[in-house]
Amino acid sequence: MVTARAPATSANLGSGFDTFGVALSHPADTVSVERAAETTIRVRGAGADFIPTDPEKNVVGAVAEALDAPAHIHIDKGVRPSSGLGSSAASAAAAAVALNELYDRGYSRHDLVPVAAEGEAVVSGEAHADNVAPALLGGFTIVRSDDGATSVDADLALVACLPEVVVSTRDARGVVPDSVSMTDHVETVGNAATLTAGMCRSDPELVGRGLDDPVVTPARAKLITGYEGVREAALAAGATGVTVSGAGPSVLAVCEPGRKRAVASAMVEGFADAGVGARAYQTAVGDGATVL
Ligand SMILES: Nc1ncnc2c1ncn2[C@@H]1O[C@H](COP(=O)(O)OP(=O)(O)O)[C@@H](O)[C@H]1O
Ligand SMILES: N[C@@H](CCOP(=O)(O)O)C(=O)O
Repeated sequence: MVTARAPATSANLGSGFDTFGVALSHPADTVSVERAAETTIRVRGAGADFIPTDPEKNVVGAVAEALDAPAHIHIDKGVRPSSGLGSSAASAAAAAVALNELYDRGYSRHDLVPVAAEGEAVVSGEAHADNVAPALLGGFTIVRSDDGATSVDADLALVACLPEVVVSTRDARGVVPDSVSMTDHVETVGNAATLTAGMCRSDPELVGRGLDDPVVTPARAKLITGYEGVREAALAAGATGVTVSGAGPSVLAVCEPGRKRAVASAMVEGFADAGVGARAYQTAVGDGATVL
């Protein structure tokens, strides 16, 4: 048996829709695999009751198919599904690493990015790699459709606040505008470049400014009850920037390390003021998938 751990991730980071992502130090999924004639799947942990065990519908089944690596696959969910924290990607990345090891395929983590993205296609309809890239490579990642992923190490404190509501990635992709104005394009490029510089310098002020986004985030914020209040509360508690994590409903804040607890409490209270229960992960930019 081989077991691998892959982290939760926060994709888009405001200005980098379908492009930017960060690995989180926690939470994470673990996936254990044993050789088998045909793939079977068992799931336990966060949201297990809402995750299919049919290999045709679970992301790890698509990964096993892509690697021609049938296995008995046991998923221990640490990342709640439909959370905006890369739940499906965490399973896909952990399965890819574990099956690569089990069958001694010899693929690099970069080689496994498109493999794990095939898993994402099962649940969201598109093989977007902006969650699986940081889940596999760690750090801050930039993906482009034709030349893989670039990873940058960053030392940055983060708070991910997960409300007790569900927003599916597939639904949230449906509210993304089809086009942008030149004004919004120029602002987005400026924000994305600022965020990237901030990640390279591990500078929470620059990253915070780079989270601003005039295009996708406003459309998706409408799907998250209490978002504006939570954002204002986080900024008042010392966050340097706030955005929707992935497709939501989680809300991501960047801050100085010493402000994580205050920002986390403020975000939970912000959701409570809107009548929504929530929990906050005091986390940070983390490493990618590992064999345990
Ligand atoms: N191994 C898996 N882990 C989590 N979700 C999975 C998995 N396999 C399939 N799914 C399905 O994917 C959806 C969750 O994925 P997604 O909406 O992308 O959540 P998140 O925003 O947390 O990534 C759910 O409908 C779930 O049933
Ligand atoms: N770029 C994707 C990212 C989805 O992230 P998830 O954590 O919600 O799965 C999108 O915004 O649709």
